Amino acid sequence: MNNKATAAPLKNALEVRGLNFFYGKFQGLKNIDLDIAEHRVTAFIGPSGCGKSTLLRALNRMYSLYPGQRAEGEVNFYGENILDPKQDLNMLRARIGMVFQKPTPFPMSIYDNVAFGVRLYENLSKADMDARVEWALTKGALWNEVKDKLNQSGLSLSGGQQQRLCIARSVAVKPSVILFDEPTSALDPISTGKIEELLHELKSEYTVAIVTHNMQQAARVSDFTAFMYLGELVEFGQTDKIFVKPKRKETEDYITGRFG
Ligand SMILES: Nc1ncnc2c1ncn2[C@@H]1O[C@H](COP(=O)(O)OP(=O)(O)OP(=O)(O)O)[C@@H](O)[C@H]1O
Repeated sequence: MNNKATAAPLKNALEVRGLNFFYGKFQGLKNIDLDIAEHRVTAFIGPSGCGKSTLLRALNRMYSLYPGQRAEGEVNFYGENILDPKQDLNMLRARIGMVFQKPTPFPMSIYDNVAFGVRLYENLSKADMDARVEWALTKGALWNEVKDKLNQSGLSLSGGQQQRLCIARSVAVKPSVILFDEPTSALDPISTGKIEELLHELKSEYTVAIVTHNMQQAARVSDFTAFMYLGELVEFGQTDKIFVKPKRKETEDYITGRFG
Protein backbone atom coordinates (compact mmCIF):
# COMPACT_ATOMS: atom_id res chain seq x y z
CA MET A 1 0.00 0.00 0.00
CA ASN A 2 2.52 2.59 -1.12
CA ASN A 3 1.32 5.97 -2.28
CA LYS A 4 -1.34 5.89 0.39
CA ALA A 5 -3.70 8.77 0.55
CA THR A 6 -2.04 11.59 2.42
CA ALA A 7 -3.40 14.60 4.21
CA ALA A 8 -2.87 16.66 1.05
CA PRO A 9 -6.20 17.65 -0.46
CA LEU A 10 -7.19 15.32 -3.26
CA LYS A 11 -9.16 16.17 -6.33
CA ASN A 12 -12.29 14.07 -6.84
CA ALA A 13 -12.90 12.39 -10.18
CA LEU A 14 -16.44 11.48 -9.14
CA GLU A 15 -18.77 12.96 -6.55
CA VAL A 16 -21.93 11.00 -5.82
CA ARG A 17 -24.66 13.03 -4.17
CA GLY A 18 -28.04 11.83 -2.86
CA LEU A 19 -27.97 8.78 -5.13
CA ASN A 20 -31.01 6.51 -5.01
CA PHE A 21 -31.24 3.53 -7.31
CA PHE A 22 -34.27 1.43 -8.26
CA TYR A 23 -34.76 -1.96 -9.86
CA GLY A 24 -38.41 -1.42 -10.69
CA LYS A 25 -39.96 -0.81 -7.27
CA PHE A 26 -37.05 -2.25 -5.29
CA GLN A 27 -34.67 0.38 -3.98
CA GLY A 28 -31.10 -0.94 -4.32
CA LEU A 29 -29.27 2.21 -3.17
CA LYS A 30 -30.39 4.69 -0.55
CA ASN A 31 -29.19 8.27 -0.52
CA ILE A 32 -25.52 7.61 -1.22
CA ASP A 33 -22.98 10.42 -0.89
CA LEU A 34 -19.45 9.42 -1.85
CA ASP A 35 -16.31 10.98 -3.30
CA ILE A 36 -13.99 8.98 -5.54
CA ALA A 37 -10.54 10.58 -5.39
CA GLU A 38 -8.50 11.02 -8.54
CA HIS A 39 -5.52 8.67 -8.92
CA ARG A 40 -6.49 6.56 -5.98
CA VAL A 41 -8.07 3.13 -5.61
CA THR A 42 -11.46 3.13 -3.86
CA ALA A 43 -12.86 -0.25 -2.79
CA PHE A 44 -16.52 -1.07 -2.19
CA ILE A 45 -17.00 -3.83 0.36
CA GLY A 46 -19.97 -5.33 2.21
CA PRO A 47 -22.06 -8.48 2.41
CA SER A 48 -23.67 -10.06 -0.63
CA GLY A 49 -26.59 -8.03 -1.95
CA CYS A 50 -25.62 -4.79 -0.15
CA GLY A 51 -25.44 -2.81 -3.41
CA LYS A 52 -21.72 -2.72 -4.28
CA SER A 53 -22.18 -3.65 -7.93
CA THR A 54 -25.26 -1.46 -8.20
CA LEU A 55 -23.22 1.53 -7.05
CA LEU A 56 -20.33 0.70 -9.39
CA ARG A 57 -22.70 0.31 -12.34
CA ALA A 58 -24.26 3.68 -11.57
CA LEU A 59 -20.87 5.36 -12.00
CA ASN A 60 -20.86 4.87 -15.77
CA ARG A 61 -24.60 4.37 -16.31
CA MET A 62 -24.10 0.70 -17.18
CA TYR A 63 -27.62 0.16 -15.80
CA SER A 64 -29.08 2.27 -18.61
CA LEU A 65 -28.80 -0.81 -20.84
CA TYR A 66 -31.57 -2.43 -18.78
CA PRO A 67 -35.19 -1.32 -18.83
CA GLY A 68 -36.80 -0.68 -15.43
CA GLN A 69 -33.56 0.36 -13.75
CA ARG A 70 -33.19 4.00 -12.81
CA ALA A 71 -31.12 6.34 -10.69
CA GLU A 72 -32.03 9.58 -8.94
CA GLY A 73 -29.62 12.14 -7.55
CA GLU A 74 -26.26 13.15 -8.93
CA VAL A 75 -23.10 11.44 -10.09
CA ASN A 76 -20.77 14.31 -10.88
CA PHE A 77 -17.83 13.41 -13.08
CA TYR A 78 -15.43 16.34 -12.89
CA GLY A 79 -18.44 18.53 -12.20
CA GLU A 80 -20.74 17.16 -14.90
CA ASN A 81 -23.79 15.18 -13.75
CA ILE A 82 -23.66 12.02 -15.83
CA LEU A 83 -27.22 11.08 -14.81
CA ASP A 84 -28.41 13.87 -17.09
CA PRO A 85 -30.59 12.24 -19.79
CA LYS A 86 -28.64 14.16 -22.44
CA GLN A 87 -25.39 12.40 -21.46
CA ASP A 88 -23.71 10.68 -24.43
CA LEU A 89 -23.41 7.13 -23.06
CA ASN A 90 -20.86 5.85 -25.57
CA MET A 91 -18.54 8.74 -24.83
CA LEU A 92 -19.13 8.29 -21.10
CA ARG A 93 -18.12 4.62 -21.21
CA ALA A 94 -14.94 5.49 -23.07
CA ARG A 95 -14.07 7.93 -20.27
CA ILE A 96 -15.23 5.62 -17.47
CA GLY A 97 -14.32 2.07 -18.47
CA MET A 98 -15.38 -1.15 -16.81
CA VAL A 99 -13.83 -4.58 -16.23
CA PHE A 100 -16.19 -7.37 -15.19
CA GLN A 101 -16.01 -10.36 -12.88
CA LYS A 102 -15.66 -12.91 -15.64
CA PRO A 103 -13.15 -12.06 -18.36
CA THR A 104 -15.14 -11.10 -21.46
CA PRO A 105 -12.80 -11.01 -24.45
CA PHE A 106 -14.52 -10.53 -27.80
CA PRO A 107 -14.35 -13.56 -30.14
CA MET A 108 -11.62 -11.97 -32.25
CA SER A 109 -7.84 -11.70 -32.28
CA ILE A 110 -5.86 -10.35 -29.33
CA TYR A 111 -4.92 -7.34 -31.48
CA ASP A 112 -8.50 -6.63 -32.49
CA ASN A 113 -9.77 -6.99 -28.92
CA VAL A 114 -7.61 -4.01 -28.02
CA ALA A 115 -8.08 -2.06 -31.27
CA PHE A 116 -11.87 -2.51 -31.42
CA GLY A 117 -12.82 0.24 -28.97
CA VAL A 118 -10.14 2.59 -30.27
CA ARG A 119 -11.59 2.34 -33.79
CA LEU A 120 -14.96 3.56 -32.49
CA TYR A 121 -13.47 6.84 -31.30
CA GLU A 122 -10.29 7.48 -33.27
CA ASN A 123 -9.09 7.11 -36.81
CA LEU A 124 -5.51 5.96 -36.37
CA SER A 125 -3.03 4.93 -39.06
CA LYS A 126 -1.89 1.29 -39.00
CA ALA A 127 1.43 2.32 -37.38
CA ASP A 128 -0.32 4.42 -34.74
CA MET A 129 -2.79 1.64 -34.01
CA ASP A 130 0.05 -0.87 -33.69
CA ALA A 131 1.71 1.47 -31.22
CA ARG A 132 -1.54 1.94 -29.27
CA VAL A 133 -2.12 -1.83 -29.08
CA GLU A 134 1.42 -2.40 -27.81
CA TRP A 135 1.07 0.46 -25.31
CA ALA A 136 -2.27 -0.84 -23.96
CA LEU A 137 -1.07 -4.46 -23.72
CA THR A 138 2.02 -3.22 -21.88
CA LYS A 139 -0.20 -1.30 -19.44
CA GLY A 140 -2.21 -4.50 -19.03
CA ALA A 141 1.02 -6.37 -18.16
CA LEU A 142 0.36 -8.76 -21.05
CA TRP A 143 2.56 -7.56 -23.92
CA ASN A 144 5.48 -9.91 -23.30
CA GLU A 145 3.19 -12.92 -23.18
CA VAL A 146 1.28 -12.14 -26.39
CA LYS A 147 3.55 -10.06 -28.62
CA ASP A 148 4.30 -13.04 -30.86
CA LYS A 149 0.69 -14.17 -31.22
CA LEU A 150 -1.34 -11.01 -31.66
CA ASN A 151 -3.44 -12.65 -34.39
CA GLN A 152 -4.48 -15.53 -32.17
CA SER A 153 -7.98 -15.44 -30.68
CA GLY A 154 -8.38 -13.64 -27.35
CA LEU A 155 -10.38 -16.66 -26.23
CA SER A 156 -7.26 -18.86 -26.52
CA LEU A 157 -5.65 -17.13 -23.54
CA SER A 158 -5.82 -18.36 -19.93
CA GLY A 159 -8.44 -16.81 -17.62
CA GLY A 160 -5.90 -14.52 -15.97
CA GLN A 161 -4.50 -13.45 -19.35
CA GLN A 162 -8.03 -12.85 -20.64
CA GLN A 163 -8.70 -10.55 -17.69
CA ARG A 164 -5.48 -8.62 -18.38
CA LEU A 165 -6.58 -8.42 -22.05
CA CYS A 166 -9.87 -6.88 -20.85
CA ILE A 167 -7.91 -4.38 -18.77
CA ALA A 168 -5.74 -3.55 -21.82
CA ARG A 169 -8.94 -3.13 -23.86
CA SER A 170 -10.27 -0.63 -21.30
CA VAL A 171 -7.01 1.24 -21.09
CA ALA A 172 -6.65 1.43 -24.91
CA VAL A 173 -9.33 4.12 -25.25
CA LYS A 174 -7.51 6.24 -22.63
CA PRO A 175 -10.24 6.51 -20.01
CA SER A 176 -9.93 8.62 -16.93
CA VAL A 177 -11.63 6.16 -14.56
CA ILE A 178 -11.68 2.35 -14.62
CA LEU A 179 -14.34 0.46 -12.65
CA PHE A 180 -13.56 -3.13 -11.64
CA ASP A 181 -16.41 -5.43 -10.60
CA GLU A 182 -14.81 -8.28 -8.64
CA PRO A 183 -12.10 -8.61 -11.29
CA THR A 184 -10.25 -11.50 -9.65
CA SER A 185 -13.04 -13.64 -8.24
CA ALA A 186 -12.78 -16.08 -11.16
CA LEU A 187 -8.96 -16.22 -11.09
CA ASP A 188 -6.28 -18.30 -9.37
CA PRO A 189 -4.02 -16.71 -6.72
CA ILE A 190 -1.11 -16.05 -9.11
CA SER A 191 -3.32 -14.30 -11.67
CA THR A 192 -5.01 -12.44 -8.81
CA GLY A 193 -1.62 -11.22 -7.59
CA LYS A 194 -0.79 -9.94 -11.09
CA ILE A 195 -4.06 -8.03 -11.34
CA GLU A 196 -3.56 -6.55 -7.87
CA GLU A 197 -0.08 -5.34 -8.87
CA LEU A 198 -1.57 -3.92 -12.01
CA LEU A 199 -4.23 -2.00 -10.06
CA HIS A 200 -1.45 -0.44 -8.07
CA GLU A 201 0.36 0.67 -11.24
CA LEU A 202 -2.78 1.87 -12.99
CA LYS A 203 -3.66 4.37 -10.32
CA SER A 204 -0.72 6.62 -11.19
CA GLU A 205 -2.58 7.45 -14.41
CA TYR A 206 -6.17 6.42 -13.79
CA THR A 207 -8.74 6.64 -11.06
CA VAL A 208 -9.83 3.18 -9.93
CA ALA A 209 -12.95 1.92 -8.15
CA ILE A 210 -13.21 -1.77 -7.33
CA VAL A 211 -15.92 -4.02 -5.91
CA THR A 212 -14.46 -6.91 -3.98
CA HIS A 213 -15.72 -9.67 -1.73
CA ASN A 214 -12.23 -10.21 -0.49
CA MET A 215 -11.40 -7.96 2.43
CA GLN A 216 -7.69 -8.75 2.30
CA GLN A 217 -7.75 -7.62 -1.29
CA ALA A 218 -9.48 -4.36 -0.36
CA ALA A 219 -6.85 -3.81 2.36
CA ARG A 220 -4.01 -4.60 -0.07
CA VAL A 221 -5.05 -2.57 -3.07
CA SER A 222 -7.17 0.35 -1.95
CA ASP A 223 -6.51 3.79 -0.52
CA PHE A 224 -10.14 4.37 0.41
CA THR A 225 -12.83 1.89 1.41
CA ALA A 226 -16.60 2.21 1.38
CA PHE A 227 -18.49 -0.28 3.54
CA MET A 228 -22.06 -0.83 2.38
CA TYR A 229 -24.98 -2.62 3.96
CA LEU A 230 -28.57 -3.00 2.74
CA GLY A 231 -28.20 -0.35 0.05
CA GLU A 232 -26.66 2.23 2.37
CA LEU A 233 -23.15 3.54 2.66
CA VAL A 234 -22.41 2.79 6.30
CA GLU A 235 -18.83 4.00 6.53
CA PHE A 236 -16.29 5.52 4.20
CA GLY A 237 -12.73 6.58 4.79
CA GLN A 238 -9.05 5.84 4.36
CA THR A 239 -8.53 2.10 4.09
CA ASP A 240 -6.07 1.97 7.02
CA LYS A 241 -8.59 3.64 9.27
CA ILE A 242 -11.54 1.51 8.15
CA PHE A 243 -9.59 -1.70 8.75
CA VAL A 244 -7.74 -0.73 11.91
CA LYS A 245 -10.22 1.50 13.70
CA PRO A 246 -13.67 1.49 12.12
CA LYS A 247 -16.11 3.95 13.61
CA ARG A 248 -19.27 1.90 13.16
CA LYS A 249 -20.04 -1.39 14.83
CA GLU A 250 -21.46 -2.88 11.60
CA THR A 251 -18.15 -2.19 9.82
CA GLU A 252 -16.14 -3.74 12.63
CA ASP A 253 -18.37 -6.83 12.69
CA TYR A 254 -17.97 -7.25 8.95
CA ILE A 255 -14.22 -6.83 8.77
CA THR A 256 -13.65 -9.10 11.75
CA GLY A 257 -15.87 -11.79 10.24
CA ARG A 258 -18.50 -11.54 12.97
CA PHE A 259 -21.15 -10.35 10.61
CA GLY A 260 -24.72 -11.62 10.94
N1 LIG B 1 -31.41 -6.91 -12.06
C1 LIG B 1 -31.90 -6.82 -10.82
N2 LIG B 1 -33.22 -6.79 -10.61
C2 LIG B 1 -33.74 -6.69 -9.37
N3 LIG B 1 -33.00 -6.59 -8.25
C3 LIG B 1 -31.66 -6.60 -8.40
C4 LIG B 1 -31.05 -6.73 -9.69
N4 LIG B 1 -29.71 -6.72 -9.51
C5 LIG B 1 -29.50 -6.60 -8.19
N5 LIG B 1 -30.68 -6.54 -7.52
C6 LIG B 1 -30.85 -6.42 -6.07
O1 LIG B 1 -30.23 -5.22 -5.62
C7 LIG B 1 -29.53 -5.44 -4.41
C8 LIG B 1 -28.07 -5.06 -4.57
O2 LIG B 1 -27.46 -5.97 -5.51
P1 LIG B 1 -25.93 -5.84 -5.93
O3 LIG B 1 -25.71 -6.83 -7.02
O4 LIG B 1 -25.60 -4.44 -6.17
O5 LIG B 1 -25.23 -6.32 -4.58
P2 LIG B 1 -23.71 -6.67 -4.32
O6 LIG B 1 -23.36 -6.03 -3.03
O7 LIG B 1 -22.87 -6.33 -5.50
O8 LIG B 1 -23.82 -8.23 -4.12
P3 LIG B 1 -22.80 -9.43 -4.45
O9 LIG B 1 -21.65 -9.21 -3.52
O10 LIG B 1 -23.58 -10.65 -4.08
O11 LIG B 1 -22.44 -9.35 -5.89
C9 LIG B 1 -29.76 -6.90 -4.03
O12 LIG B 1 -30.84 -6.96 -3.12
C10 LIG B 1 -30.14 -7.54 -5.35
O13 LIG B 1 -31.00 -8.64 -5.15
